[in-house]
Amino acid sequence: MTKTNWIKIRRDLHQIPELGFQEYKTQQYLLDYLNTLPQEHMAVTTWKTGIFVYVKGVVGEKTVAYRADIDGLPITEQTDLDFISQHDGRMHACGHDFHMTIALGSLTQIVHERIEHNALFIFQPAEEGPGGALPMLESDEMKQYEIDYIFALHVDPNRPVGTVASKEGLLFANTSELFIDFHGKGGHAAYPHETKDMMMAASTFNVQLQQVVGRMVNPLENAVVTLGKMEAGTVQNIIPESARVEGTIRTTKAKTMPQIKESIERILRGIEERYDCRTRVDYGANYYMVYNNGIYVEQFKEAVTNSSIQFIEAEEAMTGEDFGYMLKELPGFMFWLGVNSPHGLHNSKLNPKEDAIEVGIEAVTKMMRS
Ligand SMILES: CC(=O)N[C@@H](CCC[C@H](N)C(=O)O)C(=O)O
Repeated sequence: MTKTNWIKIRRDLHQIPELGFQEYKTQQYLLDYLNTLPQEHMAVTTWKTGIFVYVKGVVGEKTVAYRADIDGLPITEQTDLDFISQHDGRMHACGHDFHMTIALGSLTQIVHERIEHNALFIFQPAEEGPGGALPMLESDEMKQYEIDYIFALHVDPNRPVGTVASKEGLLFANTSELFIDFHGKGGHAAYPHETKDMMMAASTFNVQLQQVVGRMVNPLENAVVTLGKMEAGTVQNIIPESARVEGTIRTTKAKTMPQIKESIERILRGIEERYDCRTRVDYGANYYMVYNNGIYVEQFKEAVTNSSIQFIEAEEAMTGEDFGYMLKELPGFMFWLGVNSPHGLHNSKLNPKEDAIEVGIEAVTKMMRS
């Protein structure tokens, strides 16, 4: 297959981003492509909107798994690409269109070439939320495979094309989503003293929240708390009776997470007292950290040595990935693939360099063969 075909596939997938567990068109597109491959040594199983593709190896003593996530984000794309997202308010702004294309590319090569090991390609839904890795891992469909090691990649807009980066140990943080509702007495804008103003309650919470990391977490333990959405009110002259904030918590140590949650709840108790209101907190999806096994990082480094791919030692990042759950159960690792975009992950203008697709296919296939 030529380079142009992979770019076409990536562009097709880029146009149909879907949210977690709603990846119906994406799954069908992947299944249609898989149907074009020789089926002789291949077994395809679906799980919800995900897919397992098993390719029998020539020797078949080991099974090596590669996981690609398939969901998009609730973002309105703001690029001027002629293959811009066709789904309103949805975008592949985290590179999962690349992840899927690279998986198809490596899978195609392996189906034709036949390698020593059995290969399992996992197309996983809902990485951005609510989390597909854990239920997939616990599924009967996944349990039928005896996986020796597993790996995955993530595009990195900050690194040049031709590079891959990883490290032993912690690569990505523990994460927890954060959703808080505030309810109190609303009323006329001209009579604030007769209301409790949930806009003020939510704003005060946001300001106090920023002290959690600065003053309640051990400075030697890294953490981030970010609110990415705040909603309150209807018109300019009504004091709202409800408000909602949505955010995320990130920690490099698992034990810091419950400490932060406790601090948040303490702040909320203070807000309830101060604004005579009720609050309700929901931690949504929680992801376990991505912790790489050094043996496989080393094996990957060796696999790409003497090729045009440059291996770079990575630093820890506060991004999250539910692939962490797979690495908690199975040995393996994750790596960054340089895609060189001036706009970063989760940005409406993200535009990764498509040359990186070939690099990704080569890197994944080399690791599959090693
Ligand atoms: C690589 C990446 O960007 N991953 C996401 C994972 C989302 C986790 C969850 N929905 C949360 O927001 O806590 C990230 O935002 O790091």
